[in-house]
Amino acid sequence: MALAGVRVIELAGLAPAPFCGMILSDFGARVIRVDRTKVTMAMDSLARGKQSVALNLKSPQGVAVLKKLCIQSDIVLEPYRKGVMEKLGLGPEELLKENPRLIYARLTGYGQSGSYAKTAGHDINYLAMSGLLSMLGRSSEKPYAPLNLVADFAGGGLMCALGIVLALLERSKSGQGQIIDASMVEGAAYVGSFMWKSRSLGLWNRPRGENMLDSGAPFYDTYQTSDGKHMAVGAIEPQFYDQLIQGLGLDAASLPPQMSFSDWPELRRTFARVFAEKTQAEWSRIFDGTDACVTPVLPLDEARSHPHNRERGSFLMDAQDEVSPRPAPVLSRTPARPCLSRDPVVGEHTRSVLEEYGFDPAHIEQLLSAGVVECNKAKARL
Ligand SMILES: C[C@H](CCC[C@H](C)C(=O)SCCNC(=O)CCNC(=O)[C@H](O)C(C)(C)COP(=O)(O)OP(=O)(O)OC[C@H]1O[C@@H](n2cnc3c(N)ncnc32)[C@H](O)[C@@H]1OP(=O)(O)O)[C@H]1CC[C@H]2[C@@H]3[C@H](O)C[C@@H]4C[C@H](O)CC[C@]4(C)[C@H]3C[C@H](O)[C@]12C
Repeated sequence: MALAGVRVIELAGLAPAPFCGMILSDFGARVIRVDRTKVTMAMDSLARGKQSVALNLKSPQGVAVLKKLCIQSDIVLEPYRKGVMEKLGLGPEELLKENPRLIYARLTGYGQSGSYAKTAGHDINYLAMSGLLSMLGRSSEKPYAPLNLVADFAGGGLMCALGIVLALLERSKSGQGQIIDASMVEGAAYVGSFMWKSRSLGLWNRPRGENMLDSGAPFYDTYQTSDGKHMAVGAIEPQFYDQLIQGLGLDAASLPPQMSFSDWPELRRTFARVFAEKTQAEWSRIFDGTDACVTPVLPLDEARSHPHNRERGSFLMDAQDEVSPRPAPVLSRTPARPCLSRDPVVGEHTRSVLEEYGFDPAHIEQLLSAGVVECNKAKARL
């Protein structure tokens, strides 16, 4: 796999850093998640392929253990508020001094500088600060955050993984590590580059929800079907729009022109009325195999079982019978081989990892009895 041999220390976080760690793990990196001690339940649902070490960083010995793990690794991924790692004596300066090849990835909301750097926040705040949230939502409604996809995952975890891979590539030439300042505000804004750079084309001149790609256009929207489900319509180009009209059984000559903004409300009413006449399955049969750019809006389970996704094996099932997307993209020679066994229990690999990183058995026993580290076993499933 592409990242085979790369060792990652991931400090346990909420959502973006776990996703970043899972991407690295899916593509072959060895990811050790450092959890707190005395945790009753793991919060990380993105733990595929990771190992867990439970370590109390509120003790100087715990800090020393983490330092030893970090300086023998390729990557440290930390998701804390600015200054937390420095306060522990584990800032990038200290660690890079001991391991100049280390890639030190800092995944935060607001980045390592600026007046918001130490402020708490979540996806919706970062999305708001990126400018993008102001563009998301239906006409005459308030801005609407699309789950926590854009800042946490696209602009956060994924962008940080890109930074790490770029730093690894650069290190293969220079032999040097570096610090990655991954701000979710900036990552989200960067994901939104098209919105910024296409403003001159007039694509976003109208109020929110009234533009071509923000559900303003009747040919780029969803419609309810007679069974209460929905179809997604993305028929932008004229040749595809013609196929949409044909599939809907409408007479093009009696409709207003596709790009007549003032006629969009009327056209939307017409499409809505027609879509409401048939079930989702009926519309799918009509549009399947055409270029009308009309697809069913699938719930997660149906997405998994849709013939196209089944044919490609787009989803996988793990040993816990949990279904999730397979890693993307698919590399022809060195594809990801995601781990299918169960997720780690917090502290499950403490002993084996410490042994591997050069701690002798007596030292491990001492750390255990002092409560600095914790070893836990998976409970048998009844
Ligand atoms: C799924 C839910 C998560 C939703 C994601 C949400 C929408 C997001 O947007 S995530 C993005 C959040 N932002 C960032 O990550 C930006 C960078 N980070 C930060 O800004 C901050 O870390 C922070 C704001 C996110 C949190 O601030 P906080 O003050 O808490 O922490 P920090 O200042 O960073 O400092 C960390 C301190 O911790 C110390 N530390 C660290 N490691 C250790 C260690 N090993 N040992 C000892 N101490 C340690 C460190 O030293 C710092 O200490 P100091 O402060 O003294 O310096 C989920 C959200 C809630 C979840 C549910 C909930 O938890 C209850 C259940 C729990 C159960 O286990 C599982 C089920 C739950 C229902 C759970 C379910 C989900 O996971 C949630 C709903």
